This record gives sequence, structure tokens and C-alpha cells, in this order.
Amino acid sequence: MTTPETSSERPSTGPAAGQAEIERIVRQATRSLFRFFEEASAGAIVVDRDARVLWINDRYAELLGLTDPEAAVGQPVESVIPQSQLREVVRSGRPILLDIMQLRDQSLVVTRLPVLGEGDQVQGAVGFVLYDHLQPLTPLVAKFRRLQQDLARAQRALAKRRVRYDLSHFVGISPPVLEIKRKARLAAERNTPVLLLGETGTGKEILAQAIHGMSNRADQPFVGVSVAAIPENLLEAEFFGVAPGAYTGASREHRPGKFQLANGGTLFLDEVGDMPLHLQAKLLRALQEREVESVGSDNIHRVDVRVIAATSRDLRAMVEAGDFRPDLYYRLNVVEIRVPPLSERLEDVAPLCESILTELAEDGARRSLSEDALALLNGYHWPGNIRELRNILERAVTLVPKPRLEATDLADLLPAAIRNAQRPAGARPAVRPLAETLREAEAKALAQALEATGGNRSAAARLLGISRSVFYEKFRQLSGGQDMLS
Ligand SMILES: Nc1ncnc2c1ncn2[C@@H]1O[C@H](COP(=O)(O)OP(=O)(O)OP(=O)(O)O)[C@@H](O)[C@H]1O
Repeated sequence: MTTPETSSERPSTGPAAGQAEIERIVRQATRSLFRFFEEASAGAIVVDRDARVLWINDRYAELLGLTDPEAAVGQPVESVIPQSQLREVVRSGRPILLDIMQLRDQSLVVTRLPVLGEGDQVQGAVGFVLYDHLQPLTPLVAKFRRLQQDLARAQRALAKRRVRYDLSHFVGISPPVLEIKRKARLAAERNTPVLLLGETGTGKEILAQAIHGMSNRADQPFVGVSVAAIPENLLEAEFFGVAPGAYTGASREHRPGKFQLANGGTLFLDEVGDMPLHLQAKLLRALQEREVESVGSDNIHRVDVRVIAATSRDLRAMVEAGDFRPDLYYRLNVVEIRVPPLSERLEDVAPLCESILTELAEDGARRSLSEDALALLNGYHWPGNIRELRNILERAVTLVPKPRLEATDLADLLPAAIRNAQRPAGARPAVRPLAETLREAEAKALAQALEATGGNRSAAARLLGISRSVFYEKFRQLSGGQDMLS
């Protein structure tokens, strides 16, 4: 056992006591301490420097249900006490002063100490069972359980905030895709902000997740927030949190904002171009000062967040038009990665189809595409980019029960423009279900509004006389997208 002889804190025995006298008393103290613990505890065990049992008292043997305690001597400690941590104490030379050890359905309160010899060399370890039932420690155990529950809850929350994509999910063989991946790898090495520019459905969120996953923040949360999807009056609370009772109906507990949820990790600001001007100022402050102030409070919370922003809008033009703050633009745009639309890299269509069909394969039965089917897909302009390609393949796999999909199987699933181009001249358009016609009309209205506003979803929603969130929801549905933002 650790003996006070080796301790730097020597007991005071008065000026008259010589060195030999001090050591004698200390040795006695050590022996009495051991005896006291051995007698008062519900069990005691000593192991050597290889964590093999040297000695075990009868009470511990009985607790463990050993019929022959002598047989335990010389055995590795874990073969006698499966949950034992004595080997760790021998290895580290550090005591575990208080711990709860599970023995079958029993919780034991234990203490473990290293035995130090000459020159503080670890000679072994000693373990005592302080209590074999937890009654005397009820308050402590209740606290322990609460902490364990908190930990489990935090781990579950963190797991939800783990990323699902890495760079291998960003499929493509075209030169722009290879360049995008190169830049993403470089960006991951630093904590600098990244701005991802590209049309909707081009894979900006995959890239954001991949960069986070390759960075030194990979074990920390990745929190995505789509600015366009949140009603304007809720954005501030969503980003910065709400103080207890900040307004009528507000919760009595502090509700953390996305900045706080992303603390230590990465915050992905999707559609950052849709951020209203007055919140752009607060966002800039949060990024510069690394501090956020919840709605309804003067309290400042420090945050350490790496920001990856994305937009399908022309941010530079917005800056020139006075719709986006230049200081925020330069703050976000340290590393810029442009993701070209699928129509500018049609060589990616084939590998993308392969990868999507593999993902959609059930029972290992992967569908394939005929050459004319691939040619048909290559001839389309893909306004919804890869999200739209995925949607069409998913529909084909669901609706066409054939192992090899032909152009004729896909033509019906493609939007009217391309379908009509495939239809023989003179053929009368078929009467289609009303829902389908309405869906197409809605898609067309949305596309026209977006074109008229240069991709500005808020303005497009205003033009159509619907709210931003309704617009966004319809947009997601019509482009077949899933909302991947948490
Ligand atoms: N290069 C790619 N390889 C494989 N799948 C891709 C690729 N790019 C996009 N996808 C798929 O397309 C869909 C849309 O991708 P994602 O949400 O990342 O796009 P986005 O650019 O962030 O879109 P938005 O701006 O609308 O949020 C997802 O299902 C994603 O898996």
C-alpha cells in the first residue's frame, strides 16, 4: 500500500522525535490503517504487479461466492472479479478512491490504492469493498445515477448531431468535382469559414458534412440550420436561443440557439443569402466576437463555432445591391467552393446513377440503365440537379418492376418538357390525374418566380403571395428533396 514514508507530507511528531522514531510511528499508522480498513470493509484483496491475486480475505471471497478462496491466489484478478480495475491502478500507479462496481445484480462501493515500494515503484494494488449495499450512500448514488442519465442524454443528442456523409458520398468524376474535393480536404485542415456556392440540390450539405467530418472537430456536433426554412420572426431565437420567460409563453428554461448547440463543432448555415439584414449584423457580431446573446437576456454566452455557409444566390451581386452586408460576406467567404450545376458536368450523370441505384437496391438486386436511358438523362438540363436525378431514379425503381430500365420507362417520369420532346409528333396528350397536373403547374409557378427574382426565395414567395416557409416546403416537395437539416 502507499506508505506515508514516501509521502512528502510528513506527520509532525514534535521537535524531540528523531527520524527513526518518525518512521516507526508511520509504519505503525500504515499497519493500523490497513487493519482498520480490512476489518471495517465488506472485503479486501491484494494483487501483485502483474495484477494476480496475492491475498483475499474471507468476507470478499464469500461476497464473490468463491467456495475455495485459496484457489483464487495466483489468478489474474479479472478471473476472480470480472469488473476489477486493479490492473489499471497497477498500470497507472494512481488510486481510484471511490467507485461503484457492479457485481452481478449488486452495486459495491469500492476503493482501490496502489502499493508503492522503494523509489515509488508500483508493487501491486489493494482493493477494499467499503459497502456491499448502497443504502448509506443513497444521496451520492442518486446523484451518480442522475449524472449518468445526463451523460446518456448528452451522448444521444451528440449522436443525432453526428454527420452522415463523408467525401466519398460526393460522387463525381468531372474535373470540377475533383477540384471541389481537393479544396474541401484543404478547408478541413483549418478552422476557417467556408462558403459553398451552388444551385439547389448540388450537394452543398454533403460537402459541409464531409468537411466537418475530416476536421479536428469531427467528434463535436454538426448543426445545420436552413435560414430559408425558418419564418423570419423566429430566426433570431433559432440562432441565438431564448432566455427563460423572455416573452409570454416562453419556456421557464433557457432554450439554447443553434450557435450554442454547435459549440465546439460546426454550424452549417444553409441559404445564408436569405438572412434578413437586421440579423446579418447580429450574426456578424457572433462570428467576430465569438459571443451570443439570447433573446430577452443581457447575458453573454461564449461560443467556439466553425461556420460553413451555403447559398444558391449570387451573394456578390446581393452585396452590390445592398441586400447583403459586405463585412459579413467577407467574414464568411474565406474559402470559397463553387459547385457547378449538374448540366455543366454531365459526365457525372453516369456515376451518380450507378451510386444512387446501388443505394436504392433492395436485397442486393441493383437496377441498371440501358444506354438509351442514360442518353435520355444526359439530354436533360436538371434544374433540380442531383436531388432531382435521385428523385427520378427513386420513382423509376418504385414504379417500374424491371431489372434494366429503358428510356421509355424513364420518359414518363421526367418533367413535361422532356417528355413532350420524346412524344411522336401528332400524338394527342393523354389526360392525366388532376393532382399530377396541379403539381406540375405549381412547379412551373415556383420556377418562374425563382427565375424572376434571380433565385431569391423570399422575393419569389412574396411574388406568389405565400409565406417563405410554405414556399420552401413546396419547393422541397416538388424537387423531391428530403430536409436533411437538423
Ligand atoms: N455529388 C453528389 N453525389 C451523390 N449525391 C449527391 C451529390 N450531390 C447531391 N447529392 C444528393 O442530392 C440531394 C441534395 O443534396 P444536398 O442537400 O447536399 O444539396 P444542397 O446543395 O445542399 O441543396 P439545397 O441548397 O437545396 O439545400 C441529396 O439527396 C444528396 O444525397
